[in-house]
Amino acid sequence: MRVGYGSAGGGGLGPESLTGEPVWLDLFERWLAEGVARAIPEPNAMVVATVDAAGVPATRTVLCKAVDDRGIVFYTNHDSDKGRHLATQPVASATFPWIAMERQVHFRGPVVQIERAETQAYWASRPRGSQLGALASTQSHPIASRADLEAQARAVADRFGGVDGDEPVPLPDNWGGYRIQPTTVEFWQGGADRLHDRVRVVRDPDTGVWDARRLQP
Ligand SMILES: Cc1cc2nc3c(=O)[nH]c(=O)nc-3n(C[C@H](O)[C@H](O)[C@H](O)COP(=O)(O)O)c2cc1C
Ligand SMILES: Cc1ncc(COP(=O)(O)O)c(C=O)c1O
Repeated sequence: MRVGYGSAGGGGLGPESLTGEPVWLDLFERWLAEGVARAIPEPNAMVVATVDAAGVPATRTVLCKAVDDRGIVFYTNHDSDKGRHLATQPVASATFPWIAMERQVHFRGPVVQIERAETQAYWASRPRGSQLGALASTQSHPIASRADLEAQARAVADRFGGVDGDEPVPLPDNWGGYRIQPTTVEFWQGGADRLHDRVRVVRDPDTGVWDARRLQP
């Protein structure tokens, strides 16, 4: 398995590619929009790393559901492994592995829970099946069998008038959004002979000013 890069029509990535405020936002939104336009699978999927109380990292894929100058948002169960990690170590790294575009973007920074009203608005936009699924699953906790999980799902659906009912499914207390507030964002574009373009932007914690540097590949 050996694939060369630099032929995807990207190119031209350098510190000067980053414009606007905060400097990472415009380019990130442009690359994400390109992923959507090219119909790559799940362009908003990102691999999020958290660390447990002992400092051991864990990764998993989640969907990025909002991006703005404050950072990137995903939704999950607060009692999941990642939720428990974030309760004690509120930091994360997230990678968008846009391999079909020969690109990736990394974010690193502190993590906060988003406003409850924002979670509520997102919850209301989710399909009923996803709402019921969230209620039915005590995420990251063991269960004896698939049959038990399906029984839990049926019991939850019955509580709210059935899968196809119209009784509203309430937002569970243990489900909500997290925002990664980036202090470092790195853009990577594949190049020929492994001479890729990398630009890392770092936010000065005192001044809030972003500094963009080219890194060796
Ligand atoms: C493409 C994809 C998207 C996913 N999106 C989410 C998501 O947005 N939120 C979520 O809680 N889990 C999502 N998952 C499931 C997670 O990867 C993970 O299995 C789950 O959140 C439990 O992780 P944890 O035990 O590390 O907390 C997704 C999985 C895949 C493969
Ligand atoms: C367990 C879980 N929660 C939340 C999500 C986010 O998806 P949705 O678009 O339903 O909010 C996913 C997506 O795969 C998921 O698997």
